[in-house]
Amino acid sequence: MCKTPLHGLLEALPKCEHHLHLEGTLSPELLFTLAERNQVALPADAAYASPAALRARYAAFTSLDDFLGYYNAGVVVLRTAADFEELAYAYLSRAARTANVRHAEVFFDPQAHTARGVAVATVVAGFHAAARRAHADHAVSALLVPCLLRHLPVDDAAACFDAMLAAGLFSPTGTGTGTGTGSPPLLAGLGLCSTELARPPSAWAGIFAAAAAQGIRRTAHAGEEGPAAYVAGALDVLGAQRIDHGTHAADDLGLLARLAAQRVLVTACPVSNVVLRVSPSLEDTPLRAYLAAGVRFSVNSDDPAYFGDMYLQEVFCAVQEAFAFSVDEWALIARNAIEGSWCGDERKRSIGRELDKVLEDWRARTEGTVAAAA
Ligand code: HPA
Ligand SMILES: [Zn+2]
Repeated sequence: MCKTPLHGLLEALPKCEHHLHLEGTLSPELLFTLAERNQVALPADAAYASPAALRARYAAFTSLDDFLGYYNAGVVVLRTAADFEELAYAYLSRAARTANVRHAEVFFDPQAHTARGVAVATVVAGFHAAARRAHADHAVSALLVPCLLRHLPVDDAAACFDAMLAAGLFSPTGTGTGTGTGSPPLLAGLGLCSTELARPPSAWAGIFAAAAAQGIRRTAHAGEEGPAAYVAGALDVLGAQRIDHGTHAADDLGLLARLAAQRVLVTACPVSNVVLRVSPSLEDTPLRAYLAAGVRFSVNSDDPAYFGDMYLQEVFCAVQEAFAFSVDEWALIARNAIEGSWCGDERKRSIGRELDKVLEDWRARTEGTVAAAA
């Protein structure tokens, strides 16, 4: 629990999370459990001596690539649909219970699994089972988005995209509310992630153009370690409708004006940026610059099991301790997150009504407190 006066409001806000990697919710404890269950050998490295040793190593990441080395080493313990279901249900139920997450759009790395003989359909089946249960138990909706991997050859990404398309795994735009009730187990869009420096977006332009031609929504990690020019490239050559991270976009005021004018949602991950040394401190992440420029953004946790178990509620509290946003600023952030979601309009309206109610109750309660004190 944070010490800010708005803590109660921050807990109650209905939230939409758009930047959360399913594989980034694998705790050291579950990693060891699944390694044993699935007979997977862990690296012969002192960091893997125990879950506690691994946790200690995670507390000392020096860069995105340093983190990705551990993240990619952890992925290999995930083998069965039941593994993905366990991971996804644990995340969705925790997000709903502890942060009032009402809608989650979850990334996964298909190439990291197919390279080991685990089919995309296995991940999709596990996720869909988890989404159905989480919706029944916690009324949270969930969508799944595959991210192509920049550290692998572009041909590998193209083959992966073609295979997902041929298998009919992508939802036509605008369908699938993510409620898990009767909605088909389909993918809600296409993303791009992994190492960024020296990998400008242009190499993936052909794949993203093919996705656009199929009416598939597009998003891309850009401007995390890479420069503002990579964010512009993601818009120009990938036709990205969202920008994941976007941190270095703030180095270019013209680009911020463009993001605002085009109403592009930036899925900010401020705690991740500090842990991976993209930003020296939370105060240095560009959330105030986005607000000043009118850039719409959501606040997200990215890979919480690798970043000190900072799930969405903890991230909101840390952001508030750093920025002391007003009620009106949080209302705007929460509303932009709802409007920028890829669930259907009906679902957005429903979460929007919950937001109205939470704000109304909060204002009535705090005005009452002020009146009583006067
Ligand atoms: O923050 C990230 N950036 C790039 N790739 C990733 N894959 C998981 N998390 C990340
Ligand atoms: Zn990410």
